[in-house]
Amino acid sequence: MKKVVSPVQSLNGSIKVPGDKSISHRAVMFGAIANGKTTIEGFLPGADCLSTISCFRKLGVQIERSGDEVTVYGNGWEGLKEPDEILDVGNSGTTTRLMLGVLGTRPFHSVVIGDESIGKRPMARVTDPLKAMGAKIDGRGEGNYTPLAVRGGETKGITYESPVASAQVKSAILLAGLQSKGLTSVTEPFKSRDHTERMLTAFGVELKEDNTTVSVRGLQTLKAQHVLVPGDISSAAFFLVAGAIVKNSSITLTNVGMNETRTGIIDVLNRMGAHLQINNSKVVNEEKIADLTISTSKLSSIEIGGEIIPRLIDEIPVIAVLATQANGTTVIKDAEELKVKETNRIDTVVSQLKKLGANIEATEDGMMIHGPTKLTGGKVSSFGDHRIGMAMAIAGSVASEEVEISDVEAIDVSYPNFFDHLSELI
Ligand SMILES: O=C(O)C1=C[C@@H](OP(=O)(O)O)[C@@H](O)[C@H](O)C1
Ligand SMILES: C=C(OP(=O)(O)O)C(=O)O
Repeated sequence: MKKVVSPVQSLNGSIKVPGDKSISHRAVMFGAIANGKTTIEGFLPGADCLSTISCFRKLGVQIERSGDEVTVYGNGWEGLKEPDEILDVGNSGTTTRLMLGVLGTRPFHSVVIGDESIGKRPMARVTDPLKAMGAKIDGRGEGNYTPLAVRGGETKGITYESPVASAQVKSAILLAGLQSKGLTSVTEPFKSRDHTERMLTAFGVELKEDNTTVSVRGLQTLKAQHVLVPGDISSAAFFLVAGAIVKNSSITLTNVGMNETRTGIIDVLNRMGAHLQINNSKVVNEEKIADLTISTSKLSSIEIGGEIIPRLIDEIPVIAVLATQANGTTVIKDAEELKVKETNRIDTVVSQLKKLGANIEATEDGMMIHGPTKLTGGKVSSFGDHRIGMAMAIAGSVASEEVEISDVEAIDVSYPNFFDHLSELI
């Protein structure tokens, strides 16, 4: 499907961004392995989280959904049954990796597949440590790519030093650790998002955190909970950038998750000189939330690298759009992980923004953007990557002419009503 985005005169109004994708996945999965009835409010009905629901239904868990309200009837770890069907994760890396952590300890056979993009994403980062714990996993490239066949079983704890700062790796190992004998601990180079740690604690699990190491003792059970999902800061990011770069604009985003492991985009906006206000801060369900108001800003370039990268990894496509409107050269480095997302996001961001006249170049571990540039119209593609599609739409709103974006249906993965929200602000 194609969509044409026309240049806009201003963007004004208030939006309640959809539920957090990371938290929605975890609420379903943890509810599925917990004992009792877990209720989820503010669930993200995006394609990725629906894949998680569908996989856990195939694993024998009763899950009911009505819009953004979900009820999961968990029967503990033993409630998971050998699936009759293949578990299809669609486009979702989070579903794949976290579910592998669960399947790795279950004494049955299952097969995990996904779409073409998932088939190219590295899974050895979780299958290797899970195999070291005792799970049997095979797949293309010695268990690196889907389709993956899993036979879980008796696993033992592991002390694992992850080469990447990845919440998916950390979460998969911790989930397997919960069902293994002994202690499991994961250390990562920088702290990645900690929703798993927070939500497991809320579900009654005891875990220990020390800097970038998290440890759990095995054979723990989870107690069903009520989960209130905050708005996704990664979705809010598109409108935060839009509000800062479109002239005569002021946008309020309500109920945005402000977990510090996710707020790299806020730090970037502040450092670049954006007019950003944070109001009504509170804590709900172990997670911080706030309302954000952003208005048209004069921006300066910055360097982005190191520990902040995992705190804004999914926002880099739209940060690149932001940087095209900032004065000077913005350097994004230490972001090799972008190469193994839904697309190689260094390539797709650079090639598509170049089509709109951006002065941008790829580097080994990121990109450099020279601004400010008046973006032009043109034809671009999402390449099936939701975040590329939305970043292009925001670029289109400050371009001098129409931008035609192909493959926009990919946006349903994380933000099904994205274009409705954009229209509401015009
Ligand atoms: O755990 C999660 O919910 C996620 C972790 C990140 O991936 P990595 O763990 O691969 O860094 C992020 O890019 C993804 O969108 C969601
Ligand atoms: C990388 C992403 O998600 P996942 O890894 O779950 O596919 C994303 O949402 O940008």
